[in-house]
Amino acid sequence: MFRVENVTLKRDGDTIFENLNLRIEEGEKVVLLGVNGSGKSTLLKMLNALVIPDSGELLFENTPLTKKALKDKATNEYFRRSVGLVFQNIDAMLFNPSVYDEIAFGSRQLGFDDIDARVRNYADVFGLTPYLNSVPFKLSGGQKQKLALACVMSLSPKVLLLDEPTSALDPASTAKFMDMIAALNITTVTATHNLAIAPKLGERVIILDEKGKILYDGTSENAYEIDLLTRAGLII
Ligand SMILES: Nc1ncnc2c1ncn2[C@@H]1O[C@H](COP(=O)(O)OP(=O)(O)OP(=O)(O)O)[C@@H](O)[C@H]1O
Repeated sequence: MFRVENVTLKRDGDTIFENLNLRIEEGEKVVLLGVNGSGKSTLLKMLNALVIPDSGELLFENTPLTKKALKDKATNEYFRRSVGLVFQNIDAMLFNPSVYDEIAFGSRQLGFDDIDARVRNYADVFGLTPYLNSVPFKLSGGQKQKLALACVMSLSPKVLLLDEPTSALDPASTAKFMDMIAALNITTVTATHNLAIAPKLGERVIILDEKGKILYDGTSENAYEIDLLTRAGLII
């Protein structure tokens, strides 16, 4: 589904990734771990084609995600419809006058014909029905996170890229969200620091070291060993 081939990415003169190689197959549930600054958010943004590599190749379903390819309307629309990213900084995602409009925004952009049903369904799933007429920026941190998830999930993407999706959720909402992810029959890549929930978010674990190199890529079974997590700087 995704192929990252020999990708090098620099930002402001700093090398974030050097010769990064990675494949993500359809249906995989991937957990992305790494200390602050290891490159998790940047990798998710790259998979969402918001950040384009300086060199190497990034492909989605065999289509190279280059600026040129994404200028093609059909390619861009197909990609945007297929891949959804929930940002770590939720406020950057919310700009509509009401919760209803916020959830409806993407569906309107993509020209879906069942917009109202999508909005009401996902508002219900995330407990946002009472707030449909509220202004998004007045919601609590956790409610904003639920709204961001509702916005992206209402587009029925093939791939969900999630950056710390439960950081503001209360324990019950976190548990409900994890069950939802587990039940979804789509590809997910979830970046988290939360080692308590990580094992439930995916069978495949990728751990980045502090320099953005892949320290571990394998099954969940062997990912949470103390020695490995210590080397990754995730525990002391
Ligand atoms: N817009 C940007 N311009 C320049 N450098 C950036 C930018 N965004 C991130 N970086 C740098 O890229 C590196 C990786 O950052 P990134 O946010 O991807 O890490 P992260 O693993 O998601 O961290 P955290 O766990 O704190 O969210 C850091 O060194 C950061 O300073």
